[in-house]
Amino acid sequence: MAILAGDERREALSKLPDWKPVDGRDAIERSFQFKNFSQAFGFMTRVALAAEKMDHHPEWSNVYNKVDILLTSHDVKGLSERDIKLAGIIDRLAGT
Ligand SMILES: C[C@H](O)[C@H](O)[C@H]1CNC2=NC(N)=NC(=O)C2=N1
Repeated sequence: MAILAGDERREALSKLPDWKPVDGRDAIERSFQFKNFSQAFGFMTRVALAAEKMDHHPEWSNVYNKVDILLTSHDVKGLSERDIKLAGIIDRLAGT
């Protein structure tokens, strides 16, 4: 899988308006806030299962009801189709 570039990249990111570029890294990130820890961790559990299924994993952190997620492809050292796919799955799992 190669790094996403050019029109393909712009097209893909246009469908992920809540994901923002990351300073200093070829990556995208999004923050989520839930009602409580239980909701946040349930979301993380569902994302973890989806990530494991596609063998593509987020860089993420959780503080109580907040989850911050960064997506990049370590093997190609940049943003790839896998990150776009996982971002779409994450948005659906978050109900957004
Ligand atoms: C061995 C395993 O398949 C690889 O390390 C996978 C695991 N999950 C991954 N996740 C991400 N974000 N990038 C990778 O390159 C990657 N590689």
